[in-house]
Amino acid sequence: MSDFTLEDLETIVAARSRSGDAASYTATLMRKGIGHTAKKLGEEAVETIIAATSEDAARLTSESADLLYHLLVLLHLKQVPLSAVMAELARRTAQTGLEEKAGRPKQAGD
Ligand SMILES: N=c1c2ncn([C@@H]3O[C@H](COP(=O)(O)OP(=O)(O)OP(=O)(O)O)[C@@H](O)[C@H]3O)c2ncn1[C@@H]1O[C@H](COP(=O)(O)O)[C@@H](O)[C@H]1O
Repeated sequence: MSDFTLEDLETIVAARSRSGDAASYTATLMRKGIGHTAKKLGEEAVETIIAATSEDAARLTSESADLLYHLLVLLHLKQVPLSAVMAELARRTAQTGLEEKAGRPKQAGD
């Protein structure tokens, strides 16, 4: 079992995004911006769904890793620290998922 954490990956993403290294995929996403990275995140989400519904556990593991990496890059681009997301998840542990949903502000389309 690895002790590598999402916080470790967030640190790598921050360093590689600053590197400007032509060989860095992270730096490429930074250059292409929020719209492109958000689209990639959506593609990885779809690939994760396909893996979950019609492929094996190894594919689901791989696609989930792609999904989490792209989410961290998008959060970095939007200057939202992973700690803010973790704090939100921690806040939600005080209630059930359905209670949390009932307390959300109404969104268009709800
Ligand atoms: N965890 C990841 C990671 N997961 C997925 N990917 C990349 O995400 C891409 C997703 O796959 P696709 O098939 O959609 O990619 P693609 O076809 O090359 O992309 P497009 O041309 O369609 O944009 C691949 O290029 C993967 O290599 C990642 N790239 C980087 N990391 C981490 O970030 C670190 C720094 O990477 P660089 O910034 O590349 O140095 C690495 O050491 C890793 O720790």
